[in-house]
Amino acid sequence: MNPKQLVGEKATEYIKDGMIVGLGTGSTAYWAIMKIGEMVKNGLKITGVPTSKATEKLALELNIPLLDIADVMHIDLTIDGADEFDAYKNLIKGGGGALLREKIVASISKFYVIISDGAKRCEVLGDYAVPVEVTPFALNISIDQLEKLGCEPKLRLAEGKPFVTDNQNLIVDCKFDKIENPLALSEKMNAIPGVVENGLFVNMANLIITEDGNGNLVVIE
Ligand SMILES: O=C[C@H](O)[C@H](O)[C@H](O)COP(=O)(O)O
Repeated sequence: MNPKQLVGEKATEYIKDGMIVGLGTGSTAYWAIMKIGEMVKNGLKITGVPTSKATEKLALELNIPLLDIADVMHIDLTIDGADEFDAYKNLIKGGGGALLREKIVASISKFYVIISDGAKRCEVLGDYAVPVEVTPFALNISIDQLEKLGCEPKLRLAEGKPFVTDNQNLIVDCKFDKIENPLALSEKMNAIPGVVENGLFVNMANLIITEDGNGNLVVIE
């Protein structure tokens, strides 16, 4: 079994009948959602809350009943991927541009499970550029201010044009060296007018389900 499928399917074991379940975005969350679709087909009663339009589309194809994020105040369990994580469950997310909805969903989740192949594990965050969602109006100001925090900011492009998020914003990928204090950096980035949210997820994950590269699951609690 491929590592993403292994961790994705394992996470679905935490789902119980009647739960409201946050559905993450990306190629790892895909496997959890596929499994949830199968479980729903076999009688599981849950309601999903998608973290992106892409996930919403997939969940609808699988007949998973959905609630709009605007109508939810509380989520029992969310399963989502990550782009980088450390032993303290600090994360970088947003490689697929879904970080804003993902962070909102995570913030109201009672239990937040991250699924990731072992290759994304690091000692200290920073190999992956931190995605930052910015309002188009303040793009240049945001880039300038982000650079002053010590990173190399780059506007994300897709097919030669600025990548536009589900919320009609833009993404600036900020490459730092080692991020020794992700909480402080996250606060500094979000204090910049024009920054909507950043991809550092600190003190949010309850559990990381990963693997050792040889097909064995590893759980970080
Ligand atoms: O915006 C995208 C999300 O944060 C994803 O969960 C993250 O990029 C990991 O995606 P993948 O599982 O495809 O590596």
